[in-house]
Amino acid sequence: MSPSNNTIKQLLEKYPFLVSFLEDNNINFLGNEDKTLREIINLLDKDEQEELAINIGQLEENLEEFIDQMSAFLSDDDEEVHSITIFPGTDKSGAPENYKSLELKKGEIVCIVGPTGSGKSRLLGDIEWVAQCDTPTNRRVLVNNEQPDSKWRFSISDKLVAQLSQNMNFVMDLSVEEFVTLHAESRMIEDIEETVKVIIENANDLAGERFSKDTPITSLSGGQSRALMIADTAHLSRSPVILIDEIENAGIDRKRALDLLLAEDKIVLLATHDPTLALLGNRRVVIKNGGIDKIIETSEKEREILSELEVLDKRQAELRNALRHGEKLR
Ligand SMILES: Nc1ncnc2c1ncn2[C@@H]1O[C@H](COP(=O)(O)OP(=O)(O)OP(=O)(O)O)[C@@H](O)[C@H]1O
Repeated sequence: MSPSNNTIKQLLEKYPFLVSFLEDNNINFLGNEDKTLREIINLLDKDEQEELAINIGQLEENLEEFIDQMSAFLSDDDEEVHSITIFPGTDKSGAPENYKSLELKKGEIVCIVGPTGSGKSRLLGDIEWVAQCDTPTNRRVLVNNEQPDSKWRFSISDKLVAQLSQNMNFVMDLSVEEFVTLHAESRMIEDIEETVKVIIENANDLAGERFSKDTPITSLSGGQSRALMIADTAHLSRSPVILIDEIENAGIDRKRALDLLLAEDKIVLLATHDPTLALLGNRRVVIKNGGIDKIIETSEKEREILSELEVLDKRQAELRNALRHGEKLR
């Protein structure tokens, strides 16, 4: 019996050391090493063997096949998420929600608006948990129009949603370059050096004041940290959905930050009450009493208002910059 993809997935998730072990011993995932899996396992230390022993019985002896399946699992070609669809549940009073379905597509920004406590985080939580009528809202979420794979719930490495929160604090004693490299390595991407360079460049484009690759991450300002995390998320996160809490004006170029995420074909969900951001998307979801109350398409009139707001925003940014640089305003 050959190991099913599921067995391999479970093994990889449960025993990440197996991945590093194969790598450390130069056993290429695509290679054709002539060792059986059992021979490889015999090279592991006793504790690791014991841990793995329970599952060995389920595995095929042939390493090549194991490696092939592992590499298929690790390549995310077949993992691509094109859409997330949310089906209605109930609001806080138990009444049915007032929409048919909400489909979010790759490369799209959707804003979420609603008063405090109305249920914005709950909606995002439902997406993150890929709710199957088993959350307080009774909503159901499909991925690519299908019943989602349970890996979205249980996998540590494949999360459906990556969150960029308002507060960013680093506690590690690393330089910017070391930090991003560490993250890139953990993602097992190919061109680590180039990717790290691009991330640091992109982060500098977003942040007002430049920082270098040697800057310790603990000395980055709030805006610089956020810029670094946005660039890092755009390039390294495998999560197809990016969720952003209001991007405040802490010295970062908000429009460029969104463009960067959209260029990487993410679905961006943005909780904001800032009209310049809320009108950027084609749609906005209005939450009331725990339910989706309305899904509003951005109208032509609103787009005109957005253009006016962008002019004001630009003017405000110029004035802010002038103040920052100690100039007098005219
Ligand atoms: N449809 C629902 N049915 C039952 N409970 C709900 C529903 N929607 C939200 N809730 C509950 O209401 C509470 C407030 O919701 P939530 O935290 O999502 O609000 P919010 O809009 O994110 O608030 P804030 O803007 O303050 O962060 C939570 O305990 C949440 O679980």
